[in-house]
Amino acid sequence: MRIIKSIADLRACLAVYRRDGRKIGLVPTMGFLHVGHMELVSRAKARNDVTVVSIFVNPLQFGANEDLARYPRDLERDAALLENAGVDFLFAPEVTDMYPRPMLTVVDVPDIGRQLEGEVRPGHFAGVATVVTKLFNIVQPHAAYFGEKDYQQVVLIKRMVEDLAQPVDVIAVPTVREADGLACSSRNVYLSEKERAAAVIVPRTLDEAARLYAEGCDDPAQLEAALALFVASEPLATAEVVAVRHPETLEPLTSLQSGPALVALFVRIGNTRLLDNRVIGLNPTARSRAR
Ligand SMILES: Nc1ncnc2c1ncn2[C@@H]1O[C@H](COP(=O)(O)OP(=O)(O)OP(=O)(O)O)[C@@H](O)[C@H]1O
Ligand SMILES: CC(C)(CO)[C@@H](O)C(=O)[O-]
Ligand code: BAL
Repeated sequence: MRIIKSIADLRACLAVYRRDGRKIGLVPTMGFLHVGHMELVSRAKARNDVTVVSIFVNPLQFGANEDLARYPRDLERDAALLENAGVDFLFAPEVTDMYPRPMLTVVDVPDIGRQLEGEVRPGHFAGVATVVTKLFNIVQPHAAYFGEKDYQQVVLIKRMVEDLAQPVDVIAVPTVREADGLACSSRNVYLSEKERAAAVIVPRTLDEAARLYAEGCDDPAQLEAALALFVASEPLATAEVVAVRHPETLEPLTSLQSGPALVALFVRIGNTRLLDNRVIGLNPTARSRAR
């Protein structure tokens, strides 16, 4: 595996493969890798001739009072994991390599990026769309792999790629979880032992959503209220977003009878924000039998 910091070097390396008609897969990350990231890597490896993983903690997507400075980093360990997994290129630029001058150009998908997590993190998704576009321009991958844990991010990137005719297949990969159901996440490392135990409220709330739906709950507002109460049953948890939305447009729903619905959660445990989601209503027949 080659570790590359400069945009020009990476372009020069990849040009050879592109000329030979090889398929290039990209896995964009912020590093401090866990099994969720490695699942994206193995999907990329299975479907492409060359795999590029990027590790870049992108300042553009962090608000002024967020955790940019203390975001966990361990490039040496990450590089060893990726080398072991058979990755071809690790692109790990410095901020000055990615942004040698202040960025005057912004890519934004406001109708998708200003709701849900975007309400709690203003500007976050413009930072994501901008850096992902820049990574796509640098790597020019045939396919790029993103986790469904960040469901809104996947919806936004798919729409950006469609709107701007970016020639990349966006592949969504199901969420990888710990044994108790908590979604693997780099930020889990912030949790104290007590907070880690409390964090199980997040996947349990998604189970509760599925249960209430199966029992016949048809009203999205009622479901949101019940789930917010469920989160509040854990004293260390504060629900910042509990939303039931259309799984493709993220628009609010008036009924759960019209098709599948996304349940999106953004929950704070102490000072740590955890994100999770589930699409419910994929099997409405089972539900009508239960009613
Ligand atoms: N548990 C997971 N299962 C599948 N994909 C994941 C998982 N966690 C993260 N990813 C995906 O890995 C990619 C890189 O994510 P990132 O480096 O931000 O990791 P993260 O664990 O989501 O970090 P954070 O804790 O900061 O949210 C994203 O596409 C993200 O959706
Ligand atoms: C896609 C991404 C690498 C862009 O910085 C980031 O938002 C992430 O890790 O999900
Ligand atoms: N996984 C999303 C990146 C972020 O929280 O900034």
